[in-house]
Amino acid sequence: MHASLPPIALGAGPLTLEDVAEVARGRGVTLAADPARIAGGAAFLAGLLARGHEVYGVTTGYGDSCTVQVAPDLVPELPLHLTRYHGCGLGRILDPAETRAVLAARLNSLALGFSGVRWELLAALAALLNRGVLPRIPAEGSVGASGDLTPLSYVAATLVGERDALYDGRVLPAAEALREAGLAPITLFPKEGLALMNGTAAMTGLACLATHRAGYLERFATRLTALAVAALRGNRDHFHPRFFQLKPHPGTLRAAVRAYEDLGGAPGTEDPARLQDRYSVRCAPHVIGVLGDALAWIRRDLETELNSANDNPLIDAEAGLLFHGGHFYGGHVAFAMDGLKNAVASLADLMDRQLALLVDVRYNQGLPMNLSGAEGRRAALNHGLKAVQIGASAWTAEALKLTMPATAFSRSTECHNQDKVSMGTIAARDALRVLELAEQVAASLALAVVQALRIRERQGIAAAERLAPEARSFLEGLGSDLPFLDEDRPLDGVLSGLCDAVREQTWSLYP
Ligand SMILES: N[C@@H](Cc1ccc(O)cc1)C(=O)O
Repeated sequence: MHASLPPIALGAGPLTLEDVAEVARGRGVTLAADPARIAGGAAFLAGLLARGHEVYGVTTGYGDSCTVQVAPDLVPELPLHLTRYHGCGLGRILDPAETRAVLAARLNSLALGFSGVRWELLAALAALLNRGVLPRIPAEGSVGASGDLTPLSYVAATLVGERDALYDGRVLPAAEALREAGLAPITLFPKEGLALMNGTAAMTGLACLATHRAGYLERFATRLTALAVAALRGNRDHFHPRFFQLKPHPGTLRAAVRAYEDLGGAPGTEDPARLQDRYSVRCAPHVIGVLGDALAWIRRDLETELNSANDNPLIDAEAGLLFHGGHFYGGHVAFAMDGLKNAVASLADLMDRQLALLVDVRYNQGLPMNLSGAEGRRAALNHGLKAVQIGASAWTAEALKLTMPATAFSRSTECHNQDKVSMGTIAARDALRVLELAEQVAASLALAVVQALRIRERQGIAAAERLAPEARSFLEGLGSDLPFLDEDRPLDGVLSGLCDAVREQTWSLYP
């Protein structure tokens, strides 16, 4: 479906997180950079070389080996050495969406025209996306500060027809995948291996996807909070907009207003069981709001990174300048992802606590044990959501365990040339894993609130009537595929279906 939508233009103006998410989902790209400007950059670099200028990584060895001169007749061979000796990545292979996000991030940066690469290289990268030839990129092996050298070497390898690529659902030697897709391998020009690899595209691509997912989870958790309040006979007034104007963090205020409006159903149905609810209910906007507000600065920093020249060396052909420096340093992405994973894990914890209230007869205000719908003699046999709640505790613990900041683990490497590094790629991978776990907790809570509200209906308590029409129709949509849980049954399929629905952002929430 996404492949049939108009392509996203790269190189014309700033790309957004949403653009990257769209490309990740299969949307094509078109190169909207100025061809003359790109050609001018490549020509400027070629001119420097022709005049015998020393350019790092072009006439010298790489990294700490920048003091080693490469003889002019060997210079053309240098890029392939770079791509090949970095072919040492390990770990899981990035999935197709992640790979597409990485490609989009690298292409967008190179299309700015400060890396001195040819149009042909940009076109070859765009063709990988548009024809669906996806490098098989191992997730591990980047310190995130010399660019994502090792992961991105797999992008370069596919372009030159080496290593493996995914094409048409099959893993093929890259040369074969290119051929089947009607593409030819390219020969890298002197700076082009470095330009492809010496940047933050792996962490940035992954971070864009994580942030896009987190934005949806923020809204999903808000809606589930409103449903949990209805099910637990909680207080709508905890979320009163006037009250939140007194402490107006924008993300908190937004979450509170949303939950308040969701609970604006039929008048007279409000029936709070306690004067004040427990913190996982009463302070839900305060927890969700931390993520909501973090998303604003995370977006700012990620989009700046995404639309930056994060390579070394860089050129400004129009001004006739060559710069050597450290723009491959992914510190902003690292800090953003360390922050995101903390805020998302805290959200998982919030949802886990709400679930704990719902299943426990000491706190659920008259709902049955473990929300089992079995009645009479059969109630003794059935255990409802007991195991689901245990699972949610495990997923929450695992998410919380992953919040250790990757940023704090900088270590000197590569003969102390890279003696301070960001670890941003690790942080971005952590963030994605924390999101996966948090989505599992959200799926469990979703199942629980649907079950609880159905039981309330059977009890003759007008809990769902407390919901405003939009929240009510969300509840109906959510429940349409969920069984009523009276007799015990395996729920893994139901939960993974819910996780997929969350990841696909199935419901439109607070447009
Ligand atoms: N990122 C390094 C380049 C580098 C490339 C390859 C390496 O193996 C190591 C370092 C720089 O620009 O200084």
